[in-house]
Amino acid sequence: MAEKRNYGPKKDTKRGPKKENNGGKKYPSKVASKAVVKGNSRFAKKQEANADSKKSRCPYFKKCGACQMIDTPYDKQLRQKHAHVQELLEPYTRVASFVGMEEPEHYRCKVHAVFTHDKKGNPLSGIYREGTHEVVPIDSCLLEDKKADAIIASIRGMLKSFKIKTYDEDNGFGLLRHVLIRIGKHTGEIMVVLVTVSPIFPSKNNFVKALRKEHPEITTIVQNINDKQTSMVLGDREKPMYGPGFIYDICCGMKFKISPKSFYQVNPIQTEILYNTAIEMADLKGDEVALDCYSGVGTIGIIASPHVKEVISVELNKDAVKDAKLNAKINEVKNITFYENDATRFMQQMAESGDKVDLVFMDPPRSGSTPEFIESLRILGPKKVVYISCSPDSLARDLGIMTKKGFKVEKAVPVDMFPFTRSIETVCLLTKSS
Ligand SMILES: C[S@@+](CC[C@H](N)C(=O)[O-])C[C@H]1O[C@@H](n2cnc3c(N)ncnc32)[C@H](O)[C@@H]1O
Repeated sequence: MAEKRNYGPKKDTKRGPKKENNGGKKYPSKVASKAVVKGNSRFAKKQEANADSKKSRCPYFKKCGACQMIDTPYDKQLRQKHAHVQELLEPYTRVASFVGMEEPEHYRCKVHAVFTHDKKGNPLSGIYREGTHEVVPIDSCLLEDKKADAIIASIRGMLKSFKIKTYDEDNGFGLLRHVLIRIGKHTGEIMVVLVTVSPIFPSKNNFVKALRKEHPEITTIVQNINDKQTSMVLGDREKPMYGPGFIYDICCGMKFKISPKSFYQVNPIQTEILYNTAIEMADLKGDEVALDCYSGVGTIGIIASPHVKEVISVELNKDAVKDAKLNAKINEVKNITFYENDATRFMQQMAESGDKVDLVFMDPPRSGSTPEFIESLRILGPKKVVYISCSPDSLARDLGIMTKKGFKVEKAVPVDMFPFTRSIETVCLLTKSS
């Protein structure tokens, strides 16, 4: 491992990172330009108008509402999304063509089903109707991995014979709340997470045996206990019921551990394209010190590590950092160091210490980064920044701030990580003149 720097004691990292987290709300409203707001609502309205006008090929479309573009031909989806991101990034750069998928259905390797029941007590599973707690029962989804849907259907079918009741949000009775499936596309490993209200799981061993008999491809089953009145799917406690309690997957030739709570991109085919695009954009020479901010389970830093001198990674989620350290070990990566910290605080500490880096990868959550992070970025003075964004609105807002601080947007490449939905992932290269 590379030499560890002292960016504040660990307990510091726990003190109030939430205040600095989620920069979205902290931005002065004038930073989000009118063009951003207008462009977004026009795009959404167009999708809603399309949706109302005809019968959908998805039987759940009207109730579910998650795939706003399910009935739009794929090439048209890409053109419409391109036009949208181009409109938002117009002041900064010309956006390259969208990198789409050859087979855009059933790409989701992370599938979540809410469990409930009908008036007669028959188990149902599906997804929440957008913005509500009403469950739309779903048997199979055009976006989800088919094997994951089949496992969820089997679990639903087994509940009555095992006398397992689904949880009732209104009266608090019942056991099973959610099922989460994660699939390692390249390893074939499958993790089933059963989210229950109580730690007691009746006939646990027989349930596991019966499920594995129907799906011998399952490599691990985990019970997660969530007894809180919360919209969060997973609780804090976990008990492996079968297997190691995690899976591995391979991405860009590196092996990654995926635990129930780790962030790992849901579309593995496009993830490889996304990361390769980011690393190619960085045009690495081998002597750089790279900073990987919002690093999750360490994916981008670990994949970039053979191409640079040193990687420093920062991530807020402690489970993800734990997995990231293990991922570096599995892949025998020795030139990377991981920090559990709020990215903004970490950047400020680096800037105050007078440190310099050559390159920054930043892959923030949907809300984007913060003005304080960007100010510290200016002080750190990397020659290049590769910004990976899953929200063109927060990206446009952040680029607005970054260009005012002397960064120039050189390129933007959108990669379609979420076909049939409005979501847009974009990789941008920014440079800074000395
Ligand atoms: C879009 S994900 C990117 C993860 C990783 N780069 C990848 O591609 O798998 C954003 C990550 O930022 C982390 N995160 C959210 N807020 C953060 C903050 N304030 N500081 C550091 N990390 C944060 C999340 O836990 C999540 O792992």
